[in-house]
Amino acid sequence: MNRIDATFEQLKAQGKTALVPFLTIGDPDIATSLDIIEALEQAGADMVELGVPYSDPLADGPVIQRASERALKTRVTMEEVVHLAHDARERGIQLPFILFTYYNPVLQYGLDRFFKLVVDKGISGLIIPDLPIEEDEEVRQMAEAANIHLIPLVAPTSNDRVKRIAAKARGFVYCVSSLGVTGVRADFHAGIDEFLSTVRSATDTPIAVGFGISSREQVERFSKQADGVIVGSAIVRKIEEVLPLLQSEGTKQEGLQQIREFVSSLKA
Ligand SMILES: O=P(O)(O)OC[C@@H](O)[C@@H](O)c1c[nH]c2ccccc12
Repeated sequence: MNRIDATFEQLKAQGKTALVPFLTIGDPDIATSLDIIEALEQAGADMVELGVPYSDPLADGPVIQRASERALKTRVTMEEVVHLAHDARERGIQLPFILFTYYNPVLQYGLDRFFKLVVDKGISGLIIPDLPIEEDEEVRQMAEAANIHLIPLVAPTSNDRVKRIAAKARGFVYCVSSLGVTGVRADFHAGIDEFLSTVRSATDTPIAVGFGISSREQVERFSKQADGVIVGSAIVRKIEEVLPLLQSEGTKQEGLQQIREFVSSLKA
């Protein structure tokens, strides 16, 4: 069984909602990213999106754009991100890993070569935000052959497409809470509740909400309608805040502790 499915089943039996952080891998370096992933698990994360840094993150707000720039300075490659997942599994981290990459780096790497790279590395899910459903059949088949769920995104504007996207979804349906780019928000798309009900009625696959979520109140709000909540920018911003602590041996643990405290404050 795929770890994502097992995790949602477990949480559902406990009446809990999955907390799914996103982080940009290699920010500030690969070794620290591994420590942060461990801290996320200790703080109660249920799965994690491993962001492959990209030079043209069109759907990202300033926080994640800055994180990508910092990571690209250390020239993080797709291979290093995938090997990090494998190393994290070796270190005993149990979280389901969701590889998060824009489509271009996958195409540059080559589809066949990419799926040969990611298979059997402990990766359970794949999110490619700019791969439209109209073009995703080949990627979906190659992912399923590698026992990796291709997780689709649906936005509040996707209305008639929601049913088609949700019907083929594996792992979970990523429901985008607002239009625009990633980043902490005070409020969400006006019709978000109806939108989530529409997605819910279109599939038995779990649904998770992301974009703009940064507080326990917002997590609780979405826990009523979704099986998971995704938090990226708020966590990446916390990583950015504690970078000076993370980057010197003597204060690294203090930096990791501050990340743990922020993430556990989100757990409803
Ligand atoms: O950062 P936010 O507002 O918490 O949203 C999650 C988001 O970071 C993560 O899922 C993500 C990072 N980059 C993306 C690009 C498109 C869609 C989603 C993403």
